[in-house]
Amino acid sequence: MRIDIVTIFPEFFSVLDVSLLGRARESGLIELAVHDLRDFTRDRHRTVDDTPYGGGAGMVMKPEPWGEALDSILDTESIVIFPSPAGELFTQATAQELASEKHLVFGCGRYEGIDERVVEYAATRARVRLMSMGDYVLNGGEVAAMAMIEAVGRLIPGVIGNPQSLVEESHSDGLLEYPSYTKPAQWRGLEVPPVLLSGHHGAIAAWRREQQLERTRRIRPDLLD
Ligand SMILES: CC(C)N1CCN(Cc2ccc(Cn3ccc4ccc(-c5n[nH]c(N)c5C#N)cc43)cc2)CC1
Repeated sequence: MRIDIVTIFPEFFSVLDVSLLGRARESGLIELAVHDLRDFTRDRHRTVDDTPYGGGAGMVMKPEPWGEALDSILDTESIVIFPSPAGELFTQATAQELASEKHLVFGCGRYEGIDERVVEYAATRARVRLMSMGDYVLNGGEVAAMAMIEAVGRLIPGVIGNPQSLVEESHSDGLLEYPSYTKPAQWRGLEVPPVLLSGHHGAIAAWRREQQLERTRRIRPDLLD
């Protein structure tokens, strides 16, 4: 998979050089490039924003640099993802979908957002999706893009050492995950549930499933609708 990111804060993504995704890049499983939107400006101040037509607070990102940047990146197999408060909710199912794509392009806006014509233009060149992390307000798209890249990247075969850990994780079966424990068996007066020490795999599996259901009912009943 190839991932391209367009942002005015390219240094934000330097963390992607380390950890799992860093190793996935070294092994060639993921090819990633970060592009500074200001490199696609034509004025000496490298301007990327201007006041909104129709008035209103804040600034809007100008379309010209975005058009130049996208023209240098897009191909027929690209899907462009614009993080946006107005986007569809990004979920584990979305991550699963995107993990099978060949080329993801993340357009990270700032200020009050990107001129809408950029989304319209991108849609003439590639598939486009606006994605939201949830009903709260961020200052830009970079945090959202980072979260999506991690959620998608870890699903690519070979990126996670033990693929079995992808099978049982939260939301993969629509439920929250069961609680986990490790040594020591007693810690500060707190015990590990005895069933987990029983070696009875059937009872352990049943207990874990019940824990998932109980947690989901209690914390995220919406997942059971
Ligand atoms: C009336 C008029 C002046 N108001 C103009 C601001 N509107 C909302 C507004 C508020 C802040 C931002 C800052 N921002 C810039 C790019 C950008 C990308 C993603 C997100 C983002 N926020 N929350 C998420 N889950 C996100 C995701 N994914 C936020 C972004 C962009 C847009 C509300 C209306």
